[in-house]
Amino acid sequence: MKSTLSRQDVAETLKREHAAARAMREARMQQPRDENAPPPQTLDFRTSELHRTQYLSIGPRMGRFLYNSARAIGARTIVEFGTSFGISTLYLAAAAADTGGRVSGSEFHPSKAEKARANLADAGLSAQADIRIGDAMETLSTVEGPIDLLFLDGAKDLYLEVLKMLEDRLRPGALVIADNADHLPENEGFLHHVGDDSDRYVTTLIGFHKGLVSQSLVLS
Ligand SMILES: C[S@@+](CC[C@H](N)C(=O)[O-])C[C@H]1O[C@@H](n2cnc3c(N)ncnc32)[C@H](O)[C@@H]1O
Repeated sequence: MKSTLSRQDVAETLKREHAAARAMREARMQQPRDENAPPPQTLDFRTSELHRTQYLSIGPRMGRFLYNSARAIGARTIVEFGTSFGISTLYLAAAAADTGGRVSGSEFHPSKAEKARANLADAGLSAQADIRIGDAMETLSTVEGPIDLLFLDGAKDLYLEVLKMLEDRLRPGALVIADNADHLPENEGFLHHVGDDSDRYVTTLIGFHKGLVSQSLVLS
């Protein structure tokens, strides 16, 4: 059986969106740097221009890592914190198409969520994803378990809160994957919660060229 990732509508949408994300990032890099500007990960996702307008998306390698992770565990209930224009959602929804599952995505900015929905439609994956608009702490609170895979890619200071909100709905054997783990404090917060002292998670950090990704296996 071929992967849904190789379907023409999915492959073309991903190619187009990765190219658009790359062009936007390159244009941003051309801008003169303000040495006094706060680091992007500290900006407020509700009010910053960066969060409202930019892709800030994963790359193709990370996308395939998400797809493979979801497929490997037969993930049917997939939850995404931080959808943006939906590039990561496309990979997760492609996996859901192959497992008979569904993705609940979340995006604060309505214009981004609309574009994510349009991208899913272009890829023929609308039936595999529902994008909830608003603060994920509210919109994801009603997701029904058991959850098989939780992908964290929204505001970094909310990773732990989102995990705690959904923790009791994660099934044993579920995966929690967090992007930009190198932007998180090492011995506190989210990484401490899923780290070596935890009886509930086994966590590893994986290097991608953009930085570190954390992957936690849920034991119980
Ligand atoms: C790094 S981008 C996500 C990129 C996306 N996962 C991808 O790979 O295409 C983070 C996004 O999360 C959204 N976000 C951050 N905190 C949020 C929250 N509490 N609720 C909903 N969306 C949030 C931001 O508006 C931003 O669009």
